[in-house]
Amino acid sequence: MKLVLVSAIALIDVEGRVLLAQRPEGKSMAGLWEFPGGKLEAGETPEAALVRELHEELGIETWDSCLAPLTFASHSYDDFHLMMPLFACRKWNGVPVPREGQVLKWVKARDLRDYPMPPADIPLIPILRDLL
Ligand SMILES: Nc1nc2c([nH]c(=O)n2[C@@H]2O[C@H](COP(=O)(O)OP(=O)(O)OP(=O)(O)O)[C@@H](O)[C@H]2O)c(=O)[nH]1
Repeated sequence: MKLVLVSAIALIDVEGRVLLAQRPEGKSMAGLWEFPGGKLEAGETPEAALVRELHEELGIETWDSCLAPLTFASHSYDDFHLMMPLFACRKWNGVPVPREGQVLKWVKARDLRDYPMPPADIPLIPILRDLL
């Protein structure tokens, strides 16, 4: 099966909340809540992809040195296998704004299970709850 590499971020604010983005109508898995991020472009590192995506999707600036490896998702969808490293980030410049039609929400760790997420993300929730 095709292996797809996606880099994702748990942005954590001073109150220990995590930023989730709701997938817009018209996309696969519309309405589900996910971690910001996306597919790597050719030649990109996972860290560089996140720095780029955070700027494109949320209008914030961060740096490789502010991205800490946290865990990963490995999940088979019908048409591809997703391999998704999840980084944690507590330091960035700017205020996240939805630049691509997403709805953004800062969510407390204990409330994460109230936000329906893609199946690949489900095993990540207890890891975040332990971290926060
Ligand atoms: N950013 C992100 N993607 C996720 C998460 N969980 C998960 O299964 N994915 C999947 O990883 C892929 C990310 O692709 P992308 O962000 O670059 O592009 P996209 O949503 O437009 O992709 P698509 O429309 O081709 O599905 C999607 O298939 C998405 O469903 C997550 O928490 N964050």
